[in-house]
Amino acid sequence: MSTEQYLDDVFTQVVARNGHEPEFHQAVREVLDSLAPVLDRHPEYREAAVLERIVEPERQVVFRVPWVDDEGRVRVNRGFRTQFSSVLGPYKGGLRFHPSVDAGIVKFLGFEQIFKNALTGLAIGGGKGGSDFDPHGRSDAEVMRFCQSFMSELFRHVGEHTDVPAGDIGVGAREIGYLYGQYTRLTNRWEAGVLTGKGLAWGGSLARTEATGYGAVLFAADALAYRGLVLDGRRVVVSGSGNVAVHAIAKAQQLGADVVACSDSRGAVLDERGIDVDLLRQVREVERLPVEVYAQRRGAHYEPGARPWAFGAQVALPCATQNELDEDDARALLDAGVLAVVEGANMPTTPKAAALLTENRVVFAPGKAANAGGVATSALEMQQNAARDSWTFEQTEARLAAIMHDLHDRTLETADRFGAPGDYVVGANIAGFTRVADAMLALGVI
Ligand SMILES: NC(=O)C1=CN([C@@H]2O[C@H](COP(=O)(O)OP(=O)(O)OC[C@H]3O[C@@H](n4cnc5c(N)ncnc54)[C@H](O)[C@@H]3O)[C@@H](O)[C@H]2O)C=CC1
Ligand SMILES: O=C(O)CCC(=O)C(=O)O
Repeated sequence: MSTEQYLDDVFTQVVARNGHEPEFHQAVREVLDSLAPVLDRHPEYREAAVLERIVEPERQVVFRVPWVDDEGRVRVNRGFRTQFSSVLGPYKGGLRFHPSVDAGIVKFLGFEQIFKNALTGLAIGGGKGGSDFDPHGRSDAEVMRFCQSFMSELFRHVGEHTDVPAGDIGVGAREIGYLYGQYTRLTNRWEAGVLTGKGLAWGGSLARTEATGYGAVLFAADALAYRGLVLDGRRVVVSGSGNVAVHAIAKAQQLGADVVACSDSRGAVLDERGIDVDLLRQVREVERLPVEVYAQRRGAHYEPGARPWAFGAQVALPCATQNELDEDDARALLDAGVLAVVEGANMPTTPKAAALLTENRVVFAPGKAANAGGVATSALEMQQNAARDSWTFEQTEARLAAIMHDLHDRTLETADRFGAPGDYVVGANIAGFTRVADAMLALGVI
């Protein structure tokens, strides 16, 4: 069977075994599409059924999460943890609390996480979890009761040497605090390394909050530099206004870019004077209000139901959610002369949009490479916890920058070596895959 037929066969099996999980199919297809040259060069991967094994999670846990709302009503949500691959280290990846979360979403995120974590060069396996619980509009007490119930099951499956969750959409410092509190209560252990993204007073790392957004912008700067371009003075639009978006905006501004847009699930803001990060954080993080309120207070333009891509940009940073930049959005960006699309979110660009951008020679950096700074800094948090140490902001940021530069260069070098110069998708997929595949060969059939 030819390599292409074999890859199609693996994909057909994935679809047959994981029906109704379109995001997982999409994530698998994107990786498989890069792998023909590496399988041709390394027949041992196919002989050891590395691909057939890698698309199957090592373990999936689905559980009931009952909790009581402020009116005394019993609510029931569903919890998930997908432990995908532990050949490089303990399972590592965030928890997402959002009504759209289901087994397929968690599986796509966990699958991406395997290769992303491998790309960091650190000792972390891949996993992801979450719940269809929606924290929006819930009181702190309700969020606490939900998190306590969620951890009352999850604690059996995690641990500093087993599986180390962190935040993602809908899970920030508040939720990690409640989850960690319940973990210490149930286990009677101070085991800070079981979760990352913790508060600074109780085992967190400086620069972890900033790391994903900062890392994505450092990647963008390196990718532009590779083409002889700079970020300084560029018009940038960002989607989202959460953890990743806010810190991407701040770092892009530090590097001299004009960031003029951000958004949330209800609409987009165009602020030609440049996004005021302090105001945005006040509105979104402190008051937990929509971006429309930012626009009102700032006197900026707000478009309900819109995404920011139509505002035009030289650099676009999707930092909200999956499949939020489609073919029409890509066309609008091309018309406006976009130079680079760098993914702060996980799989925010649809396959057709990514293909269109690449055909038009736009720099396209996939999330598994560009947003790896977050999980890499989580691994640095684990290192600090293991040593009962805490590093300065500058020390941690310098490690993050070194990891991102190295990741950027290795991705490019791999793409080059496999006949796809400048293609970050091919480079990231092959470099991530080969590190995991080599470990799988060494560890035997497990
Ligand atoms: N927090 C982290 O360290 C990392 C996060 N990511 C990814 O980055 C993205 C954003 O995550 P965070 O900033 O942590 O979450 P967050 O909860 O802090 O912010 C999410 C943002 O996305 C917006 N959003 C959510 N669903 C949307 C929709 N359907 N349409 C438009 N906007 C929507 C929200 O309004 C919010 O502004 C996600 O794709 C996540 O998987 C990737 C790597 C690490
Ligand atoms: O910091 C972590 O462990 C997870 C970050 C994450 O969820 C991601 O990289 O998508």
